[in-house]
Amino acid sequence: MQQVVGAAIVRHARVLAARRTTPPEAAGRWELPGGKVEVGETPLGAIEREVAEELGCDIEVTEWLRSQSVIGDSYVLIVALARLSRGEPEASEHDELRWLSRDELHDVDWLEPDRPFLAELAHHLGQLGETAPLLRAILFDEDDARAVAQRLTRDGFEASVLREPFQGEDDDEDHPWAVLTDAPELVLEVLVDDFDGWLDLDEPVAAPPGVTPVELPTQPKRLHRDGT
Ligand SMILES: Nc1nc2c([nH]c(=O)n2[C@H]2C[C@H](O)[C@@H](COP(=O)(O)OP(=O)(O)OP(=O)(O)O)O2)c(=O)[nH]1
Repeated sequence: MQQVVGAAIVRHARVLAARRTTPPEAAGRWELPGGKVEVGETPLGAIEREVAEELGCDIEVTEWLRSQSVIGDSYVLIVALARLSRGEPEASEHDELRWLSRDELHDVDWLEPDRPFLAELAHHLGQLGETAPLLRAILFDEDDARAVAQRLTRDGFEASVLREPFQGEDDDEDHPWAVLTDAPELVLEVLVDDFDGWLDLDEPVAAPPGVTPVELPTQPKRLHRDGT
């Protein structure tokens, strides 16, 4: 049997699902990005290649899920857990991408062969959700936000930059930048001090990056480490 590899790309305790456009019987249904392992290729090589081709980004595979699933008569699907190592996924062959939390895993119409992986994925996302609450640092400058995110990822944390509209504002001129990360508060506190930003501690982060605008404080809340 020929192998098909799928990538369960996880960020902030959410997994990336992609909606197929072909063939007609699979169009509109959801899968993990990936494809067939070619002759002379390893599953790892194949998944890195397919993700780069389909999403324009690079991944780092952290482990392979234990389940396997048969596709028709001649293929078997295996799935790699992975995280992004370069770039932001952009659909070129799919018509929609979604970052699904553990609770949303069953909200999309997965291709049949993907369903056996959902329990294992849910378990993995659940563990991440418990150990990695997300914090949000707010910065007024894009370069600062990117520098903060870069330092965090260099130190092994997940971090993504997003533009945060203030509620009710149309004009995006003055929107601040947010860095969403699983780094501990102390680490982030030092960084926002360095870059003249602040930590948004009021709201738990429930939304995936870029999907739902969040309400932000109108005044910077500075943290004073000396307790003043
Ligand atoms: N990529 C991917 N394919 C899946 C998944 N689940 C599933 O049943 N499949 C099926 C759909 C296809 O019949 C087959 C993989 O085909 P593909 O079209 O993605 O592979 P490919 O990129 O190598 O395509 P091609 O060059 O052969 O056209 O496996 C999944 O999660 N990801």
